[in-house]
Amino acid sequence: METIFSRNKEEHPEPIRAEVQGHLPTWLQGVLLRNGPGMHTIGDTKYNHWFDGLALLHSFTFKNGEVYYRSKYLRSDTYNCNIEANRIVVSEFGTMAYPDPCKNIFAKAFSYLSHTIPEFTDNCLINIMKSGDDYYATSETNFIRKIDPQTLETLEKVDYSKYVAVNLATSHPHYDSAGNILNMGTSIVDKGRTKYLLFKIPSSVPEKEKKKSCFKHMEVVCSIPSRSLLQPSYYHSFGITENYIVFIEQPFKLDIVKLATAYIRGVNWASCLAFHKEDKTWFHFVDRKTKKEVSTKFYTDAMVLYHHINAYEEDGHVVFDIIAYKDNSLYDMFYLKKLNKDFEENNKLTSIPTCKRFVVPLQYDKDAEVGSNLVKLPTSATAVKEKDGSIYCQPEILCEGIELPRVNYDYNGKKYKYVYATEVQWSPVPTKIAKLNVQTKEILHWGEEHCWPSEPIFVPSPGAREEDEGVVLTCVVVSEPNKAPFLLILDAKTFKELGRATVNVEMHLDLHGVFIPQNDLEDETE
Ligand SMILES: CC1=C(/C=C/C(C)=C/C=C/C(C)=C/C=C/C=C(C)/C=C/C=C(C)/C=C/C2=C(C)CCCC2(C)C)C(C)(C)CCC1
Ligand SMILES: [Fe+2]
Repeated sequence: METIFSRNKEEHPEPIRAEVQGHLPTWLQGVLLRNGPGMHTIGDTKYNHWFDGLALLHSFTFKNGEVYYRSKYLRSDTYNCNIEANRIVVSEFGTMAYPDPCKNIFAKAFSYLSHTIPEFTDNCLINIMKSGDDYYATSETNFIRKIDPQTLETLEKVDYSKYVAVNLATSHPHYDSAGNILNMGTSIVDKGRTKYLLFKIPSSVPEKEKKKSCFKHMEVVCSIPSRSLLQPSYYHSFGITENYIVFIEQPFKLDIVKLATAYIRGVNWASCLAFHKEDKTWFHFVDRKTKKEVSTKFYTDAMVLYHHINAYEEDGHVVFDIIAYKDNSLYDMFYLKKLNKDFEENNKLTSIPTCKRFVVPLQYDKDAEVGSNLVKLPTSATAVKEKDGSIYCQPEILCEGIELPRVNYDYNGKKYKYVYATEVQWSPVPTKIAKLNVQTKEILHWGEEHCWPSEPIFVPSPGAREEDEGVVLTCVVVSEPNKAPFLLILDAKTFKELGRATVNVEMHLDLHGVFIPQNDLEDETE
């Protein structure tokens, strides 16, 4: 049986006026733009994994008290090739396609090591990135696709690897105060080395080079060598503070030899990713000014993480919050064969997402005794000096059962209080959204029966003085047949409903998105 996850969704490219109930703040003007998989069956072929589905963009436009919905499939080369062939012809992470008439996939699988044919999928289904006045749909390959945030039209394809030597890049970049993008990517066996690169995409180009794109000015800020040439870690995001980049090298690793032979062995790329529970998780801190890595070795036990929440510095420590797991059951849970009609009972995580705070003393007393805890902040997180000079860190648990975290981005890299996230227990069903105060551990919730809310996005009100002054937006898919989905608008402070905008369409479950204030859209049309 087709479930909410696997049913193909129709696109609605023309704006549909939503039915608004309640009172939306008059200042809330702009577009909420989100991305996620919308099509999992093409002709007689089916993707194996939910994260493989073709990218479906959707948006809610707030204009003078009214709300308009639209959705449109990203017209990636992957989409076009698949639709034309009426079957899946381009491989995704969880689905290997045979053969690929768009490109000889044999050549692909073998030559990515030498960067000659990096033609991987451009089905950018995970997130939306802002670059200057432009917006891009992103995934984790070297390709991103420019989109029009108002019409959802697909524009040009950008290949990161033309500008910096990366094979993979995260879909969770950071932005500095000038709007420049900071992102990380992995460079696999390039000139005999495998490394993690931090790269910068400037938000604008010098006046005399106006015709050139920002990507031509992309630069590598620094690199962190991978502990292993043929087994780099997988990572989905990273953290930044005012002075440091926080990168976690987890024992959830890609096996390059297995990847290179996956096609001939008839397996998907995901099977080349493995969790090594006997290994350690290494923390890396790179000074943003000197571009040098802090030389002390900091580590914790084996874990799997996808999302960093936030990070900041306090009294010589770096504090960072993440959502971590004890194993890699999250990826496995989203195989479509497991998302069948009984999935709520039969498809369980074996490790619950846990919000953990690590407190790492970058400036500590070098004469401290072996075995002593070097953390000087009031927290139960510890960092213990070992005989060999390395430091073993253990976290403070902030809460359990939240994922898809977001913060007020004005507080990114700074000491902060609030995380907004979806609540999940052991199954792939988001039952509620939550606002967690990381300082007091108090939680506010919003939930309604049969409602599956998406990643909540915080939008500050104009001139906001407090961290939680604004609204929280979440798309709510209703699991009961014949009930329409809606966009929910909550007061961020109280977590009480301000209003909802209902649209009578079948909405897809999505992953991530952005809110674009009206002013930024106007800049664009100028
Ligand atoms: C280029 C290249 C390649 C390829 C790659 C690819 C193709 C990738 C893709 C990737 C991807 C594509 C990824 C994705 C990811 C995602 C994620 C990581 C997500 C997460 C999520 C979550 C966390 C969830 C949540 C939720 C929901 C959504 C609902 C329900 C509830 C919950 C909350 C659970 C290879 C390696 C071969 C080699 C080298 C080069
Ligand atoms: Fe993500």
